[in-house]
Amino acid sequence: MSNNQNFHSDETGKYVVYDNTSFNSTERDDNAYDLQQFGYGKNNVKVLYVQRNGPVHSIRECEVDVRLQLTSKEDYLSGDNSRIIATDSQKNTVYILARKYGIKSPEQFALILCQHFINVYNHIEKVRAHILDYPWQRLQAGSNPHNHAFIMVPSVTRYCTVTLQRKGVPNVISGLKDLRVIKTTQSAFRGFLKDEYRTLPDAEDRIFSTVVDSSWEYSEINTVDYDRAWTTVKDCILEKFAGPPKEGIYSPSVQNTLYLAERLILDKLPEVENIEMSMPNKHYFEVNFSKFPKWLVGEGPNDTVFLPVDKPSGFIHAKLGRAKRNDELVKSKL
Ligand SMILES: O=c1[nH]c(=O)c2[nH]c(=O)[nH]c2[nH]1
Repeated sequence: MSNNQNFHSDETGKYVVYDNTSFNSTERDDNAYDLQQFGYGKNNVKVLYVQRNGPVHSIRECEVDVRLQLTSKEDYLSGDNSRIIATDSQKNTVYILARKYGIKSPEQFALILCQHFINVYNHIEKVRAHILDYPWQRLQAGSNPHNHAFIMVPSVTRYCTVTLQRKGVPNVISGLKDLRVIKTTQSAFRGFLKDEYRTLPDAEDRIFSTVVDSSWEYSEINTVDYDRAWTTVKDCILEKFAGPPKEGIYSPSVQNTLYLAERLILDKLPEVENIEMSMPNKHYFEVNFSKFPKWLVGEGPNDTVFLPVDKPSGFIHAKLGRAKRNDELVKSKL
């Protein structure tokens, strides 16, 4: 049966699924099983959008993952394909919507995609669009921004995930990952639990290096400047990690630095409801030169040569939300 027989387009442009009663499912005993999670889509749909304002061009290159969950499970249970929106069609949808609406930000484009699928197909229950943003930056020619040339600056990766359930409101999560940083002082770790398992000495002054992954959820999505919010989050993390350029900022532990960064972000961005962050502790240990003769290794200080030990690494994670105010608590108890 061809697609044309299964679907027709009504005057609003909506596609409606024909009833497919001829499909035989009597041989199955589906009651013995419970399909608990299902969904399908296209991953890594790469798209470059070029916006041309006369001679000044802007670009956005993205990788889009689309995931659909239909209202029925028949495609899985009986092999009835009549409702399947082919992953190839989903890929085409990404290109068509990029052409029609442009890609202003990953979040806005993900919202457009999700709304499109829910509006056009009555038999979709839930859509998720995950978008990775390529870190292109406008090339600077001396102090002049170039009209149409860009350079990739992959110091951090931006992503977002938008989920929309039929009859629901979109859930927008933005994120950054692969933000690798290191500092060579203003970090200590001392006073931690002492027992028979402990061998690590107190560190008064150590190297602190991590690869930050953070994602945050918006409580309000219509008036958000997503680009500004993303840059604010990145700047807050770097501010609490590095501090001012001359003196830096003291970190008593990764846990505390992570928490302070999350707090600053909630203070600066009222539209963010909660923020999650992980900071793996990438260890650098001093090389022990004590077994070598002095004439061989010299008299220099010991804290100049370190051994990077990427595995195992500590893993520090926390999610910070907003506490309910007293009056809200009273209201919720009534
Ligand atoms: O900042 C740290 N937090 C820890 O929990 C921990 N554990 C450890 O061995 N080193 C560190 N450093």
